[in-house]
This record gives sequence, structure tokens and C-alpha cells, in this order.
Amino acid sequence: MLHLAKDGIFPIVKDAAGHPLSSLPASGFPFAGTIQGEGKLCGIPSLFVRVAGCNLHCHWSTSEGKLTECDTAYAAYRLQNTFSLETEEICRLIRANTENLDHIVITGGEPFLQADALTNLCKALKQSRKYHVSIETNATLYDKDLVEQIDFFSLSPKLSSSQSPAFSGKQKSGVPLNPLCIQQFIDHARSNGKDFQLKFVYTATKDIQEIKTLLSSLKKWHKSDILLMPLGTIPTEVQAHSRETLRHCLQNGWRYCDRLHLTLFGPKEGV
Ligand SMILES: Nc1nc2[nH]cc(C(=O)O)c2c(=O)[nH]1
Ligand code: SF4
Ligand SMILES: [Mg+2]
Repeated sequence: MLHLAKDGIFPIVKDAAGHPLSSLPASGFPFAGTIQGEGKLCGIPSLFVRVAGCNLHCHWSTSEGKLTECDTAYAAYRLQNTFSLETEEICRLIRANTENLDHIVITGGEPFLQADALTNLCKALKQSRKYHVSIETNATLYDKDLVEQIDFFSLSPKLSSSQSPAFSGKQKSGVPLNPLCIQQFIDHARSNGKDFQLKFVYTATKDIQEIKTLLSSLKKWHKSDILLMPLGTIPTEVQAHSRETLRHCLQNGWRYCDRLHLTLFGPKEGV
């Protein structure tokens, strides 16, 4: 059984039995799938699985003094309309909606909180077809069995800027930064011919020193594995931080990470 966020499996057009759904998905297209909007695999047609619940409670203070929440707070810590499905049913839903899709992206919330159920789901999925499975994680939790099922690791460690003091009373118990855990992911990827990325949200210059300090404690990464993504949950907010983010990418040899789904669909859920 997997506990899912309200957008759950998206975008889909068929139920688990393969019958058409009565309404179009949030993408507006009469077929399943969207593009991976962030990171090295940006642009690849994918189906998303969004689990509910997170061990962190991110909320950033911008340099303009505004507070920005987690872009999926409804899936992380202010849960709305979550639901549970048996892994077998999720597997049938995914099969019915991936005629032309090979990539599955597991995101949240924090997927590693439900490692056992996701391991079962991935095993069942891979029995039917050779899917490519990515996982979006805050890299604070590790599970050996789940990691073995994953082809691409999108590691998004959270810097101190994500734990705004204004909200510290509400913070959950998770340790926001876990370098040993990050290294375990990298080691697994490097030993198994898999790829990964370290994707950081950029809010202000002080983030850069923190990233460099973290990187100096990690091994087996290349500059091209490091991505900087401007803070923002709406296109204008992303734009406001994009040039400064780009400047730091160019100065350090890191990749710039866009949020293409925001540009293409706007700030919608389920795309
Ligand atoms: N299209 C699309 N790409 C994404 N990449 C990472 C996402 C996420 O929310 O983790 C995401 C998402 O929600 N939609
Ligand atoms: S770790 Fe990710 S999902 Fe969890 S609260 Fe932070 S940004 Fe949201
Ligand atoms: Mg996200």
C-alpha cells in the first residue's frame, strides 16, 4: 500500500482497467504523460508518481524578505486529499498509461519514507517492461533495496536557507543535511553504472559557500553533476532569481537547472 498525494499518478487518461477517464488530465492533453521539467533528464516524456508525506518542512526566506513554501506543500506537510492505493493497482494504472512512455519519476513529499512499498512497486513494474525509474529525494534517508530498483537519483539536499527561522517551531524532526547519506547514493550510482545529480535551490549568495563546504566533504562527483535551480513556485519568481543563479553556475562550472514544467504549464498541480 502506498500513501499518495492528491495528484498521485499523473498525468493519466485511463483507469487501472484501461478504460478512459471522464476528464482530461491537468496537462490538457488527451494522452498520458508530461516532460521531466528539472535536471539532467529535462524534456524526457515521463509519468509521475507523487507520494504523500515528508520528513522536512521547507520554507525559504527570499532576499526580498518574502517567504516561499515548498512547491508541493500539499504533498509534504500540509497534506490535502491524500489517498492510498495497493501497489498492484498503481502498477496497473501505470501500465495502462505508459503506452508511449518509458520513464517513471517517483517524487513527493519524500519517497524514501515509503521505501518498502516503492521497492515492491518498482519490482512489479520492471517485471512487465524495462522502465527507466528516477527518484526525486531530499537525500536524508537511504534504503538499500529501493536504491537497487532506481536508475537515476535526483538528490536535492536542503541548505540552511530552506529552514527559515520564522517557521522553526513547525519544523519536522528530519536532519536537513545528511552528507553520509548523500555519499551512499553517489557510491551506489558510481558502482552500478547509474547516474545522479545534486540539485540545489538557489536563494542567495550565502548558499554557494554552503554548497562548496558540502561538496568538499563528498567524493566521486563531477562539476556536471551539480545543478543550481532558482527558487520560485511561479514563473515570475523563478525569473527574478534566474540571472543570479546563472552567474553562480558559470563561475563554478555547475549546470543551470530550469523548471520547464512551470514555463510550459504554469504553476499547476499534476503536470
Ligand atoms: N513535469 C514535472 N517535472 C518535475 N520534476 C520534478 C518535479 C517534482 O515535483 O519533483 C516535477 C513535477 O512535478 N513535474
Ligand atoms: S524536502 Fe522537498 S518535498 Fe519535503 S518539504 Fe522540502 S522541498 Fe518539500
Ligand atoms: Mg519539486
